[in-house]
Amino acid sequence: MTPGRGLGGGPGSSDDDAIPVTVLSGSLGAGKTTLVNHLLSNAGERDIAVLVNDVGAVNVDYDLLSSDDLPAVGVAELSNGCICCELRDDLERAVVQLADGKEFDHLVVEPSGISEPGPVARQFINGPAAARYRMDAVVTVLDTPQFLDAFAGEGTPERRGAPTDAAGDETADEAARPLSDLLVEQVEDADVVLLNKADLCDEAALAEAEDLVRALRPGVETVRTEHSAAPLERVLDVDLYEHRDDPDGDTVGADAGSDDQHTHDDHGDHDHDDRHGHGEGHDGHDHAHPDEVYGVTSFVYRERRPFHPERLAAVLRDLPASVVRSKGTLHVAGSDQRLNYSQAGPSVRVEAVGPWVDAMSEADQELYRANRGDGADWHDEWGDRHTELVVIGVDLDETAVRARLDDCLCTDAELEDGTGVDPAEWLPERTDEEEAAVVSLA
Ligand SMILES: Nc1nc2c(ncn2[C@@H]2O[C@H](COP(=O)(O)OP(=O)(O)OP(=O)(O)O)[C@@H](O)[C@H]2O)c(=O)[nH]1
Repeated sequence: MTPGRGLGGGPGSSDDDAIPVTVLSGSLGAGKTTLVNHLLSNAGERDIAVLVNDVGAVNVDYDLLSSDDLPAVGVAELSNGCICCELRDDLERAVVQLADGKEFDHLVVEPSGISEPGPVARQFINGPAAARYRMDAVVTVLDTPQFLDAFAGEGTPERRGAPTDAAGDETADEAARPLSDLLVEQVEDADVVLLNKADLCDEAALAEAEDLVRALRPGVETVRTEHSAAPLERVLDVDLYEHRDDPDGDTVGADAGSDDQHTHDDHGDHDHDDRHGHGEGHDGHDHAHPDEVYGVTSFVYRERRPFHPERLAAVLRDLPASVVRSKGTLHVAGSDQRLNYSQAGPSVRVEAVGPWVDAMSEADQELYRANRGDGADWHDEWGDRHTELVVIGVDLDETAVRARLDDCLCTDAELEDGTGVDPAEWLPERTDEEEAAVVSLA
């Protein structure tokens, strides 16, 4: 059993000054960053610090969260790895540094969508971070329609596991596991589950999703949300992590509670290898990382040349199913707007978030630079205009996806003569400075 705060004698902090930690969880594109934005925008008296960990080499979530409009007291980023595995030491360092550097009263950790939340949470129970922090809750954000697609009609959702051969043994391709296994895991490890994207579900679907969630995690708190807009008191300072009932009915620390269910070892670490059939436990650091286990890969697409609006819209509406998630910044011909792009499964959103600096008047550019410093990445021809996309998928054909995006770039002739297309036909225009404009492409 892993002792947590208040369980007597454990390494977890018992200091009332310990900073509560909310570990978020949820599939790629479920709405975690939307939740962090919501928490920051409605923080009131709370001073919230955020730690973000993204899948790709570029931390899009960090960029979104570092916006000057959001009152995060501190934002730290860890990219291109998994904070439950290879970036574990980095996480410890980052959270201790955060605690040293700033005054804040709550830490929200947003691991990547392919992280298992249990091992991340346990780093605040064991290890150096435990002296400064205490786990408040694991909050899992569900893309409810996706969750229903994966499990509706099943009694209790189950892990499907690695492919097996005729004899029922795991095949050589044991590393490949369906992402639905991770969904099960993320619900099982949750203290609070947000049934997000409720706007895309009817009442019966939401009720079914609640039943499925409770089958996986009896007694878990559930909250139906649209755009992750949960009441803050249901998510922060809930102190649910340590008062989870274990399957035998004893009220004990969450780690102890889930030991029985999840084959945790004596150190409270989540032995996700055993579950995945990969041998070594988590503490050994030599387990398979979630990206390997679930066959998830990613790449970053960078370009200065603008996209042709119509060709790009056609490609984004028809991405191959292997692209699970893509997001980032788009530079589209004919628009002076910096466009945030976000695709999760079948849904594609483009949001205008304000003009490129390059599109501003000289005077505004100077003012902008005086306030925010010189843009480090200024291009002679394109200024700050650029495309930077993270593309995440399973069995992803990077070359093919890159080629499709390349085909959308404007030709020299189109740059010279214009595209002949009114971008307003599909691009959002931001008219009100306060409000971002959004279009859904699919
Ligand atoms: N229709 C609908 N869209 C939503 C809702 N919540 C979030 N979205 C959209 O879903 C997309 C993904 O949301 P994010 O908050 O970036 O998801 P995430 O979980 O942080 O994604 P990763 O960090 O990549 O795993 C964005 O385009 C959101 O605007 C919702 O309740 N309804």
